[in-house]
Amino acid sequence: MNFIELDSVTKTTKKRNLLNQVSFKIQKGEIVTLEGINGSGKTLILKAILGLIHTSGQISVANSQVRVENKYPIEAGILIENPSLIEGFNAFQNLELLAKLQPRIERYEIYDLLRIFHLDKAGNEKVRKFSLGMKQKLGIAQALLGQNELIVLDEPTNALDKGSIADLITIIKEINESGSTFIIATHDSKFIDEISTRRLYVKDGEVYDEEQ
Ligand SMILES: Nc1ncnc2c1ncn2[C@@H]1O[C@H](COP(=O)(O)OP(=O)(O)OP(=O)(O)O)[C@@H](O)[C@H]1O
Repeated sequence: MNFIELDSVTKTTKKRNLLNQVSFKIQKGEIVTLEGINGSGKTLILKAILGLIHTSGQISVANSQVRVENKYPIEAGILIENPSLIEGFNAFQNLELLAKLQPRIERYEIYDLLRIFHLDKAGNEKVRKFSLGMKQKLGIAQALLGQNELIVLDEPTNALDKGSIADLITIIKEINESGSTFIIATHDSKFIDEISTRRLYVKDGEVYDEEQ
């Protein structure tokens, strides 16, 4: 059974096709990367899978049809575009707030993530004082918190130094081994080489599978 399935997904504006007959399948436990230049359609595909934009065609996740009108069929960890952070909170408080919405998340998970991304060193510092890279790492930590069945990351290596990217690769692999499926949009080819179990290429709103 396919975990995620897109069939002829198309998004058009009056002027042009942004997504053109996009079809692919993802199995549980894969780390799928969507690779393509700026403006190729990667973010739109992620948004379509999450039911955040209207498209034509069919999308299913965990056997349920994805529609903007419906509640999303499963819980997902999401980082798309800029992280949604509360600037007046510190790193711990931002993660704690998210944890309150998902009661199964335990406090130690928050401490683990802060330590992995070296955000524990920021102590009580408010997010408004964070560097771009620190904000990005906290946004990633939000998406990873709770080890959801599906984790969707858009350009996660943006603003990260080499060491942080290595930490990110380690933690993604660990969480993947415990069962989460990842879909990651990125143009970082070194990161793709290290992380992906399958590569999809996005060009002008069309998707090409490396296996075909
Ligand atoms: N709401 C919208 N209305 C009209 N055009 C849009 C909309 N959202 C995105 N686009 C266009 O669709 C194309 C694909 O955008 P998308 O954000 O998916 O690109 P991307 O591959 O994620 O690029 P990047 O790497 O720069 O984030 C772009 O040309 C963009 O301008």
